[in-house]
Amino acid sequence: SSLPQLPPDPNFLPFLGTLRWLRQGFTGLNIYLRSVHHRLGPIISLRVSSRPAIFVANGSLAHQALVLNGAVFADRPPAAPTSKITSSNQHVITSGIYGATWRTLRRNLTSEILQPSRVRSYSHARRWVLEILSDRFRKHGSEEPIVVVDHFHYAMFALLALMCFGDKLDEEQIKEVGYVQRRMLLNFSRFNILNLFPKLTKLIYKSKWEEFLQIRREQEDVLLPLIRARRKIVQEENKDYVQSYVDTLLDLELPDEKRKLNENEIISLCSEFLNGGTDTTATTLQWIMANLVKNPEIQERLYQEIKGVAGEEAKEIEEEEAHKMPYLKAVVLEGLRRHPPGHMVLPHSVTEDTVLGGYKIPKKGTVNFMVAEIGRDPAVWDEPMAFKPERFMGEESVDITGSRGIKMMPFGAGRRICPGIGLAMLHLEYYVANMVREFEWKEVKGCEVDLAEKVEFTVVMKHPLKARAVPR
Ligand code: HEM
Repeated sequence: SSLPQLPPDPNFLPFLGTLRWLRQGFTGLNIYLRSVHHRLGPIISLRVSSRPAIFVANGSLAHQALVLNGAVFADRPPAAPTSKITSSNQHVITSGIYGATWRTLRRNLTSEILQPSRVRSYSHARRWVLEILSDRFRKHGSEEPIVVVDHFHYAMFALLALMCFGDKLDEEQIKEVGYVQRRMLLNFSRFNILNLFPKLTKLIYKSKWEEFLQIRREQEDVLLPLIRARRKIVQEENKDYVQSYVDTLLDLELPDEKRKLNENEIISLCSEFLNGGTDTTATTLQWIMANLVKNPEIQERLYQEIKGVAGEEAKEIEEEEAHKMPYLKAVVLEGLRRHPPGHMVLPHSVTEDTVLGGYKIPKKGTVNFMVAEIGRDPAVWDEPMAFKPERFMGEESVDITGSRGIKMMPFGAGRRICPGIGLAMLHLEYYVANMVREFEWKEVKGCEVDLAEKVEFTVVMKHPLKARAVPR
């Protein structure tokens, strides 16, 4: 028998395909890939550079790769030139090579910051941010349309910034951190061109390179003083404070290099923490609220559940109460299925040549898993494009970590699964519940909800939701 071949490639002349989607940008790439999958099946490859890029659009194949053959698929490709700088040479979790350094950094985040009792110690921050949100919405009055996503961005930045730098930040500092982080994020795809034939583009796009480095420097200027201030607090006060992410990084030792992290690496890790949990969650909140505005009967059923659990007079839904609300959970899951903020997980790479779905996956290949396609697969989901939380109300619950099988994977699956999954679910449930408890969200005449998508950093609403918040 012959050795397995690479997955089918739609392009007779591979380079032409690459040029086509470079011209169309990320939105174009998504549409192009979807059409290729329809023609050639759930696993395809594109020759982009010397490394073939493989795309997997099927939950069962994703499960075989990421869960059943997890160790082999847990690596990341080498960082492109711009990410080399933002990741301090892959000394962060998201782009870390599968090995001891990545494991140390990831374990530090999950066991020091994202474990349940530490997450509980930040509940005052969530309540504070909820008050800020409600104040802002109430100030608008029930007639004036609110562009909700701007407020969600601020709210999520505030939460993550407090967890990152400690709970003594004020609103001005939070705004400043939000500004430098968002500037990097929104320019991310513009700078991508610098990663194509880097030696050449560094010359041709000299000013773009300088602009990129300038944005990184501004980020350093804002984050470094916060990191140094924290070092002082840890050294001086020693007990009377809630531990922050930066605190855990100050003492951490890299296992291979046997040294502590330098300041540049700490900046990259903080930046990763802030970005990982803000844009993703704010985007998802917006999609969920859009569907609640578009479907008042779903919003009403949710409100009835909230009232039933918390009581008519409750002023705030406590975090623990959210666990007693199965319909709330179903609404959030349906939001993540129908509108995953990332249409693909971060690129994976394999540690050795391997086989998937009968095709060869070469060691230097990049493997991309198509989250949106998987969650909208008509062979798995009935009416996949409809927003129906009821589908999650049956006896058989969907396992969102995918360990027993993958029907949707908004957080990825396997060894690289999003470590923030618990925190993200908490934020989504807590804010959706409280916003629906306090206000009835209504469509604005002339600005009807439009579910069209646009690729920004995440996949966002092309026409951001504008809605009225009528106090209940
Ligand atoms: C709705 C919210 C979120 C979604 C949909 C989401 C989704 C994802 C996805 C798809 C991945 C890539 C998985 C892979 O490559 O296989 C990922 C990785 C990651 N996420 Fe999240 N995420 C969310 C919130 C968060 C939060 C709140 C944090 C941190 C506080 C976080 C931190 C990370 C980190 C550090 C990684 C890299 C993991 C690794 O490479 O080992 N995310 N996330």
